[in-house]
Amino acid sequence: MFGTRKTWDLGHAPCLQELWKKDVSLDATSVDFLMSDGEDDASFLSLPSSAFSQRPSLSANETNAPSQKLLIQTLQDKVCEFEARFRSEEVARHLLLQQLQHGVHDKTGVQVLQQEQPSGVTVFQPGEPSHRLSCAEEEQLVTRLRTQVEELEEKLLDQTQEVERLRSELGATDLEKQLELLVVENEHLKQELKSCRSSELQKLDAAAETCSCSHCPHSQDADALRREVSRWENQARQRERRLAELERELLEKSSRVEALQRQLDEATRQLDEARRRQTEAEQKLGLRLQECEDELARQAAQPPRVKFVTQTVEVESADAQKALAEAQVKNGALQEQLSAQRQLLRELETQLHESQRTCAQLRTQILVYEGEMERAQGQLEAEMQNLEEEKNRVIEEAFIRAESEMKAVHENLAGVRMNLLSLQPALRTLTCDYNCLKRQVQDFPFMLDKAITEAKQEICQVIGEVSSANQELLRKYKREMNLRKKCHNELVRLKGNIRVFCRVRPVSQEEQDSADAKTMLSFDSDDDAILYLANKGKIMTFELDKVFAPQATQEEVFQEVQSLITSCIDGFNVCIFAYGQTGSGKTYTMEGVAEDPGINQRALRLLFSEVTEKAPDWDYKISVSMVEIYNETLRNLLGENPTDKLDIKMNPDGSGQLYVPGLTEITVQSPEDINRVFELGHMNRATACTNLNEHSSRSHALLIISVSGFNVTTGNRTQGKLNLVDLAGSERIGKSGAEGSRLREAQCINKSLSALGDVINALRSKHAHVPFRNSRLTYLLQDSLSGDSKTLMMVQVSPLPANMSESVCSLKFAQRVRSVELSASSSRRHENSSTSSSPTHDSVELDSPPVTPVPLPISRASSAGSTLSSASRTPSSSRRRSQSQLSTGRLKLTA
Ligand SMILES: Nc1ncnc2c1ncn2[C@@H]1O[C@H](COP(=O)(O)OP(=O)(O)OP(=O)(O)O)[C@@H](O)[C@H]1O
Repeated sequence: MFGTRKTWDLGHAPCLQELWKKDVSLDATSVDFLMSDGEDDASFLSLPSSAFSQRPSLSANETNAPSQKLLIQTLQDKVCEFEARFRSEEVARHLLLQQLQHGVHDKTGVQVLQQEQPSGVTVFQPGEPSHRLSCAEEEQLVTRLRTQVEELEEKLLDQTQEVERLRSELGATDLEKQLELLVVENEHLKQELKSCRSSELQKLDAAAETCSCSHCPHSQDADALRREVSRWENQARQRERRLAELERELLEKSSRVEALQRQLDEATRQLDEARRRQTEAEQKLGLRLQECEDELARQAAQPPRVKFVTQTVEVESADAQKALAEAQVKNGALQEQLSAQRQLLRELETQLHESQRTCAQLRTQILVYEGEMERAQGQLEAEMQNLEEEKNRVIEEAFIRAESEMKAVHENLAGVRMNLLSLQPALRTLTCDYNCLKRQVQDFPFMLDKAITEAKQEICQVIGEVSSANQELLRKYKREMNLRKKCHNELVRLKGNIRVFCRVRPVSQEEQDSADAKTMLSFDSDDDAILYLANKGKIMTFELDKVFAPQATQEEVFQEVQSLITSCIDGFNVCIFAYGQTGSGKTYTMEGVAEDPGINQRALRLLFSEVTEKAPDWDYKISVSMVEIYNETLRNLLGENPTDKLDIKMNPDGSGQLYVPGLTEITVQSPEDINRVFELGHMNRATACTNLNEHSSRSHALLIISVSGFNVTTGNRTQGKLNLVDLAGSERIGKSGAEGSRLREAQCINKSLSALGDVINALRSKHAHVPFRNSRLTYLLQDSLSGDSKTLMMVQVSPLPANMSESVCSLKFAQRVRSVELSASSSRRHENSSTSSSPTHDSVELDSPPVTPVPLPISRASSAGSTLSSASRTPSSSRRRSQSQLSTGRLKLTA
């Protein structure tokens, strides 16, 4: 870790080395006091080996500071201990000297002279007063030693100050100076960047204010530039953060370098101190050794003197001998002391060797430390160099980027300025337009109110004009309608109120297969009212109002009769008869089949359609009754009991109208109601007879439709009636040969058809009396046959040669009926209808919608598939058989 650190500038390194040299070359006198006590030198030098051996190298571990502190603490403790011992030894020595002085003065009077050694250490010289140490000398010696100690302390203080001074000098290294310069430079760059950014923002804001119009086409460019500037700002902030991180890292590294520097200084100082103390200890030990050797030499030279004194004393007196003995004892003590001194000397020598060895180790260690310091210094230098290069590179890159970004921003700003300059005229124009529009908007409510008022007036005026025009149009329309109706009435009067159509049924498949399938009828291709009939070698020509060929469809037939049907809405009474022999197709034409309905269903649907169209002005009610006339008996097919007989009576209100008490009238309002009514009628008709087909051929089926209307605008009312009659077969009863009930049926049929012919003949001849009461049929249809009523006789003809005589009879009847003219006016007609005539089949209304075929639930047409030639299976054949048996003669229809 330490090896990776950059070293700092080692300009101060020579100073340190010089300092060390100074410390090492301390004055030798400064350590004299340390050498004054040889016993403690060893202990002083016996520093704990752990203080050195456990001291790690700087490069190996940065935690050497505690070891150095421990070393310093140990050294300080040793110094204190040494001083304490020094003082105690000094006191002990002083006491010993005092004892010696007292002993010499009291017993022998021999003064032990104190000799001052060159080194300042006093030694005893027995027998020589000059060698004895005086108190003054001792005090002088102590004073001198103290002075030396003080001088040493002063020197130590000076050295400490010198070290502090050098350290302060080292504090301002080139690295730190460069760091400071970098920091200053960074601050300068930051301020420049900040000022540039603020100026750009001010310019952009000014540009934005200048181009504040939201509709300005260059506002988008300005926004884009703002976004670009914000992006550059973000990048600049990121680079600032990066620069701050680098600075922080640099500061951390600098602080670590400072810490290392302090550690190095501390280690250097401790090393110097240790070295200095080592040197002092060595010097002291050397001096001590020298003194000990000198003293030993002196003491070795003393015995002869003692012997001489002893001999002298022995001679002189016994006391002297005693003194001599004492001296000898003292001499022994001195000998012991000498041996002890010698022992001490040896120990000192041993300590000296040990100290020298320790000194050598310390020197070696110092050299190692120096090497480590140099290496660490080199590493620090390299690291600092790298850091500096990296910093310069980063700064340079940041500067280049900032320059390029600033350049781009300037270019964008120039573009924005150009845009702003070009936008100025547009902005002025927009401002003018805006002001103009603003004025218009302010004036708009007033203009709007005025326009609304004018529009209302115009609308009222137009509505009035349209209303008056509508009134005029309505008046003209009514006038035209009245004129049209008058024309139609005139036309109907000219053509007659009775129309006669003829429909020839087709030959069935079975009839075609038979031998007499040859048709005897032919048609005029140029005139649809002409029918040719080949009978007994002669061609008979019949002229009717309309002839339907076998291929005519139900729809085509209905198209011809629908105008007659709709006239009942206007208040006319209409009768449509299906006349013809059995099997000629009467039921097919009137009721039809389920998949192709006849006139009955189509008429009701047409009436629904018509009244629906007139619904806004007219309120219509359509009611239906179904009646059967069998053997001159009237039966209600929609009643609860169809076998009940009905009667025809005069209305008690005095109006002269006929009515049928108990006749069921069902109001229908939809095609679904029509289906239900027909279903009910057919069901009742079927339950009243054992053979429906046969029964239907012998009875008249009447569908009576009453249409009453009310004009909600004018209050006018209309009442019309549509009678759709499927007559019984018109065969000649004489030919049928019927008996019993069949004969009675034939007679009734003959009677009713004959009565119908008589009524029509009387109407045509304008007789005063019209025999309506001769049959139930004519009596029931009295209202619908008299007056301005309209009658259509659909004569059904079979094309087969076997039915040719019946066909001739039917066609002759039709041709006579066609010439009947009904009377003109009717007192029953309402006000509007009194001046108009109903449309006929010639005045077909083109806008009348076709009637949608609705299948019949139960229909006589279900027997349509039966063949007329199969006498044993069909009622027609049975009728023909009965006809052949009857000899009452042919049914006379005298028109
Ligand atoms: N125009 C037509 N097209 C196809 N088939 C027809 C046509 N007219 C009549 N028929 C068929 O002829 C047969 C006899 O017709 P229909 O029963 O209607 O005669 P009709 O005169 O009513 O007889 P009846 O007097 O016995 O009731 C039926 O099977 C019917 O389907």
